[in-house]
Amino acid sequence: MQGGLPGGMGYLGPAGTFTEEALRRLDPEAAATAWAAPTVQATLEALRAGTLSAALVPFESSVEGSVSATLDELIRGEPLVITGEVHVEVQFALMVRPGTSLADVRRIATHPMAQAQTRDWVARELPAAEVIPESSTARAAVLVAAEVYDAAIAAPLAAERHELEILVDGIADRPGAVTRFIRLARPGPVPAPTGTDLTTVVAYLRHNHAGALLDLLNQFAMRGVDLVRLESRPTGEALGQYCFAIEALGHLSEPRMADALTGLRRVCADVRFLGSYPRAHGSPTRVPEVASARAYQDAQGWVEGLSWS
Ligand SMILES: O=C(O)C(=O)Cc1ccccc1
Repeated sequence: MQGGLPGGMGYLGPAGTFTEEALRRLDPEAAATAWAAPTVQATLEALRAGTLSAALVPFESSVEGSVSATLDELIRGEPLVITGEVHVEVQFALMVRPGTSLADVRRIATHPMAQAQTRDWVARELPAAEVIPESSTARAAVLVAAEVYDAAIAAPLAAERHELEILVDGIADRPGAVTRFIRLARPGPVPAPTGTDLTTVVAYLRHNHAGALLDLLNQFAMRGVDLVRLESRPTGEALGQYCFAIEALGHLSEPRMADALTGLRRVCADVRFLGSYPRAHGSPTRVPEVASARAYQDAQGWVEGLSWS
């Protein structure tokens, strides 16, 4: 496989993507030999096939929301689990082949997430330009170097890697946007709890009835588990059929989380566990006293001490 070691790490490439930048922060050693995959799908296919042991892909942005290519792969494909995350404050630059001026820029290539976050700048500064989506920002840079497009919107790192010149830097409509990247693996041992963990699942409701979503949410609320993200996605089976990606503060090893997931499994037609892993940021999760491991242990001891016939 191009570059990269079989059995190693893969990421959304080519060289110079924001994902590469994220991998350098998460695991600099793995980044040095990692495989730069052409698309998110190709990365996850290689992981599922066993060619890679782990993969890093973009998951969501503070401005654009979910990366549906990644979420849908996790919902619909062979099961994979999240084992870690990293947040990167991204910075977009407009880059060209040396010698191209702003007035020459007609066709700009970039990744849809970067397109969404620079839309106002492009409309204001290059109103006649066409923006073409590519599988990554660095792929767009490669295609500029190959003279397919006039310019790319990508990370400054991509200009360095592909010998382009930065015409304008810092072109994001909202500075300070953060992108979240996730490390994926095939299902296996869950990373040990750290006290600052996140658990991700996908839930499929049993049937649509009044309060079905409330039943689902209640499983977490009544066990003192804080939800930080809820996202509906089409199941792909029929119009109007959705599943829910849920992210909650806490780890599978905590009784309140295990209890919430047990309840969730009871009220849902299916639940896919997508992992418990350390959060990139945030303070240790505060657990209400009534939902603490100690409270669970005491209550369980009490029930076990009751006799019945
Ligand atoms: O295309 C890339 O460079 C990626 O890593 C995906 C992406 C695109 C835009 C913002 C953050 C991540």
